[in-house]
Amino acid sequence: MTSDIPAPPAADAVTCTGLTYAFGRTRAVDGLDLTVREGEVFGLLGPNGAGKTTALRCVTTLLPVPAGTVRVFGRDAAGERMAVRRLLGYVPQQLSADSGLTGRENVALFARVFDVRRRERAERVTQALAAVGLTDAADRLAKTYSGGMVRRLELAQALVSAPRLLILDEPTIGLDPIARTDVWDHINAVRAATGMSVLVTTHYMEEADQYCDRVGLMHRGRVRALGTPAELRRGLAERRGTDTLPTLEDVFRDVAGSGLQDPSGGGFRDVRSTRRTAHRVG
Ligand SMILES: Nc1ncnc2c1ncn2[C@@H]1O[C@H](COP(=O)(O)OP(=O)(O)OP(=O)(O)O)[C@@H](O)[C@H]1O
Repeated sequence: MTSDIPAPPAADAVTCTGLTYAFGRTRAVDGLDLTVREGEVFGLLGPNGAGKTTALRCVTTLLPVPAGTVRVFGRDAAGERMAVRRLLGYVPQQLSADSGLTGRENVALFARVFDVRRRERAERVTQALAAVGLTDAADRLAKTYSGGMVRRLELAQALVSAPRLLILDEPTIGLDPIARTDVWDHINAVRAATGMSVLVTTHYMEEADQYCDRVGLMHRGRVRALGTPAELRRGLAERRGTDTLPTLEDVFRDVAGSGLQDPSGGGFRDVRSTRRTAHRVG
């Protein structure tokens, strides 16, 4: 017998509605509306201080949701924190690998923390290391790794729990172009194999253009423009009445206007982030 009752719509990977988060009098996130569709790579772009990291932390449940709602595959980040945590892997900006442990030991630690079943752990750790191209270096101390290898190790740590959603905060900042491409190639290989959704922040506009299905341009706590990179670039060309396709960086400047020169807002590649990363991988 067939049923006429339609299947319930599949939940989006992330839905933020009116998300607001303040540090004292600073509204880091100010009424953020955002949807990450299942299976897509969504890039949250913006200058330093736009509120990207704070928004990501609310989605990961590391920060509470004081106002608005955040859902991950339909689960409420405020009311179902553990259920949300089980669905995602998170690579923060700060160093999350221990330089005194081997690559394998680092990933095994995350497997324990994320409750990967004991009998599956060894194999899952091996698979996660293979997925990021670290099989040969797995038993070396992480302090012997290059910056790109450390980033891939952190990726393996986040992947070991087989997340449906991978959240990356500036995954390639401070890396050379080859190491950056390498990180993205590994992310995309895992996506192709698993259908995992990805929410990423980056300052690199050309990287967002190349790797993100859709981007949200965030400025002062809110998404100010949203679409595929091509849509946003074509939209600006039409507004300017020109045939020359502008870059995503041009679109951002158009959206954010003079705010980008605001000393409290910083620039696209503010040295602060680069320094933070240099310290992280040093
Ligand atoms: N722990 C904190 N205490 C006080 N203010 C904070 C804290 N964390 C962030 N802020 C402020 O909140 C605002 C948003 O910061 P956030 O780190 O979310 O921005 P971002 O877009 O991720 O910037 P970046 O690109 O530099 O990482 C900034 O004004 C920042 O100074």
